[in-house]
Amino acid sequence: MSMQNLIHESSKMHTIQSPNNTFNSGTDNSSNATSGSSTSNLYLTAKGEEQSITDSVYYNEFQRQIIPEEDDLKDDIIQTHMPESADHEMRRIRALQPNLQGKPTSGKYSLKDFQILRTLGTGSFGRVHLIRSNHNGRFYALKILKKRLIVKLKQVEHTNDERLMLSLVSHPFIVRMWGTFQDSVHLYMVMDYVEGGELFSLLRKSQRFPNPVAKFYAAEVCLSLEYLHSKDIIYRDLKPENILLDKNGHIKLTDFGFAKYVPDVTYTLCGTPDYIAPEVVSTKPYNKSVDWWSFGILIYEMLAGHTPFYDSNTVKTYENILNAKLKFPAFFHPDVRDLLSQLITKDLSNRLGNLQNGSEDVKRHPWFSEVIWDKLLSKNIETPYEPPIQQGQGDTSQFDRYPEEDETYGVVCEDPYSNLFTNF
Ligand SMILES: Nc1ncnc2c1ncn2[C@@H]1O[C@H](COP(=O)(O)OP(=O)(O)OP(=O)(O)O)[C@@H](O)[C@H]1O
Repeated sequence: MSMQNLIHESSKMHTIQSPNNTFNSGTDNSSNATSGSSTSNLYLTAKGEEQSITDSVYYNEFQRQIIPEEDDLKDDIIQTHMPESADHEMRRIRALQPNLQGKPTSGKYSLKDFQILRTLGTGSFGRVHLIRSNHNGRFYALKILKKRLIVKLKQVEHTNDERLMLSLVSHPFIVRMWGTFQDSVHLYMVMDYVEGGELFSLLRKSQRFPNPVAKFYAAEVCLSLEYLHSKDIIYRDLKPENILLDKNGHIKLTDFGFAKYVPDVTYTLCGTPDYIAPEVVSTKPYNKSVDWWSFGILIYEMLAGHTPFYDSNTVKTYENILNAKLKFPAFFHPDVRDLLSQLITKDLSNRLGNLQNGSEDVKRHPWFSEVIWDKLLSKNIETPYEPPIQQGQGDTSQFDRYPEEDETYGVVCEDPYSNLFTNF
């Protein structure tokens, strides 16, 4: 069976790091996605080139496993000791970077402000719903997380970081968070509704993207990484599942669950196995350069339809990341081979993006030669694919269907975790 088939036939998997640092995987068939519907033709007209991609390829959704790093807290102290609080973290960040001002996010909204509509996506700690504002009638996305699960899976600090990082960023290619709130059981994050669905779905429907199409998405991702790194934020979970498409087909990076303010180095293992850099696998100290490795894997996957080190066995994937030689399909252009060899390299002193000129080296690489970066940043360039949606209508046609949960939101009861998420 080809790797393509393996990817297409895999069922949905959720993996989280167990408390003793081993890698568990489980299969959850409850969230089976519906078959993909036909994709419109895909064009990149910026250079006058026109490319169409395979239409009407039916697929089973495959969600890769994620490996969250554990918070530095032991179970027995979690009830009594707060992790480094977001407040403290915010003060530390402001002291280091006075220009970085987080937007206040708490207390602005409550459940009464919205109608909760269908589920758009599910994650390890909850789900994301389409919602409609009772005030302006507009649609938003509401990420709802279960406090109990966050604590159980030792993700308290990450969750506070996610809120903090999203409150600090403002960029055309990054999802905007409007505010957060909480009740006794759940945390809520109000975000822009990004209507065009996941790049992941488009890629699986298309099998792979033509060179100019992959280049367009890669270039927008490159600008988002450049921005985050300029704020000393590492993203750490780059993959097509976390790249959404807006109504015009521009990207929006979402899911800041592993994003972290790291001015120097950090150590902990997290991410999605296929995308994790070797220095993370081998638990060495690492920095922003891990995002450039993942960036290389993303470009590879967009062009090939699969990642370079994939194996159904996660341990084997890690072995491949550490030891396997990077091989390219025959149809890869020499320029992209050259770029990927410089991104997907274990040698940190040679990894593009991690050198003296930072992201400039990536942007100046010949594979990106036709990209006019300023125009791209101002979205003054035609996108290769416009999602077929009715704008502003709460159209969810680009999202898979998920079984709705019988969960009650807004419950008032005793909250054993009230001291852990004070900034929500
Ligand atoms: N702003 C948004 N607009 C539209 N859909 C969204 C938005 N944010 C998230 N989604 C959908 O919900 C899915 C899950 O969101 P997200 O990845 O943030 O959750 P998560 O709990 O962190 O997931 P995971 O555990 O897989 O990391 C996304 O893949 C996407 O399909």
